[in-house]
Amino acid sequence: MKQEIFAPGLLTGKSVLITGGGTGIGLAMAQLLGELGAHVILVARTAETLEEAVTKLHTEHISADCIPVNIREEQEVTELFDTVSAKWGGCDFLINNAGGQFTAQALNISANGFRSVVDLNLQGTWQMSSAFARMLIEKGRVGRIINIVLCLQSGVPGMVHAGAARAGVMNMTKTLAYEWGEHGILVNAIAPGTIATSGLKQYNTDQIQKGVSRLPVSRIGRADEIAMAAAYLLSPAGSYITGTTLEVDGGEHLLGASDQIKG
Ligand SMILES: CCC/C=C/C(=O)SCCNC(=O)CCNC(=O)[C@H](O)C(C)(C)COP(=O)([O-])OP(=O)([O-])OC[C@H]1O[C@@H](n2cnc3c(N)ncnc32)[C@H](O)[C@@H]1OP(=O)([O-])[O-]
Ligand SMILES: NC(=O)C1=CN([C@@H]2O[C@H](COP(=O)(O)OP(=O)(O)OC[C@H]3O[C@@H](n4cnc5c(N)ncnc54)[C@H](OP(=O)(O)O)[C@@H]3O)[C@@H](O)[C@H]2O)C=CC1
Repeated sequence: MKQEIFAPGLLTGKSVLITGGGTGIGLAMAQLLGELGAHVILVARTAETLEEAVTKLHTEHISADCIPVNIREEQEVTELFDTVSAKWGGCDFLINNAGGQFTAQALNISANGFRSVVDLNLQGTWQMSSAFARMLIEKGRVGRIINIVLCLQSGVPGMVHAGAARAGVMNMTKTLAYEWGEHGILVNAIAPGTIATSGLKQYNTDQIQKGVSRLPVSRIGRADEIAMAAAYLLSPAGSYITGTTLEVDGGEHLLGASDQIKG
């Protein structure tokens, strides 16, 4: 039997735009927030995946739509918010979940390789956040942003580009929380540990298992565990929280760099 953690209808009347919403953690968030009554708008590059996700959500009686967008393209991001404004009058919440990287030792990463990861994880998150905040302020509406980052306290061997980009997002989370507080916009981040999604397929399974066995909570995380953290931050329970990064990682942030994946 499915366990009910949050009050039914908790997010009724709210709408949430989720980047990378057609797969993995993004889809799990869409599912939970949608079940709680929110209208979910899924954004990613691959239209087919998005449409499949929306169809699945509709069968679960969740109000869902999708718009294909590459968050690395500023013009596409501007047009996205024009569409969201025109079709739905705006939205209340933004979850910057789209992101990722390839693993490689730092010496094997070219300038363009580094740039592509920073472009996705940092520049893309900035472009989405900026356009969302401008939309809210123009409409005189309040809202909340959640940035999905990465567990990086001890450095991220094999992912120097992603570690640097996500550290940038974590600092940006604090600055934007500070600057946009006066507009009623709360900005927080969630740092997932190792979470079982199809996104993990590109990583070495033995290394993942080894890393997971060293965790204080020695198992891999589930996408719905990240979704529950997001629901908490977007619910009335999160009304006085801004500028923080919530680690949902089984204690991974307590480990040293030598315990992590090396690429
Ligand atoms: C425990 C794990 C925790 C985290 C889990 C997750 O995040 S799960 C989520 C997982 N989900 C995701 O990660 C999904 C999102 N990820 C992505 O969309 C892509 O991985 C991307 C944005 C990083 C690159 O996209 P793009 O289309 O811009 O890429 P492009 O092909 O145009 O290449 C650009 C440059 O990168 C270079 N290069 C590429 N591979 C390697 C390599 N292995 N080695 C060295 N270099 C490499 C390539 O050579 C080129 O440089 P060059 O030759 O011109 O100097
Ligand atoms: N799984 C894990 O262990 C961890 C994951 N994370 C982060 O959580 C987030 C979700 O990861 P997860 O669900 O596991 O993996 P996925 O690979 O399923 O998620 C990545 C999503 O981002 C979308 N995306 C990628 N590039 C772009 C782009 N340029 N514009 C718009 N959308 C884009 C992808 O869709 P499409 O390709 O169609 O554009 C995809 O839906 C990522 O940011 C990831 O780095 C962080 C720590 C650990």
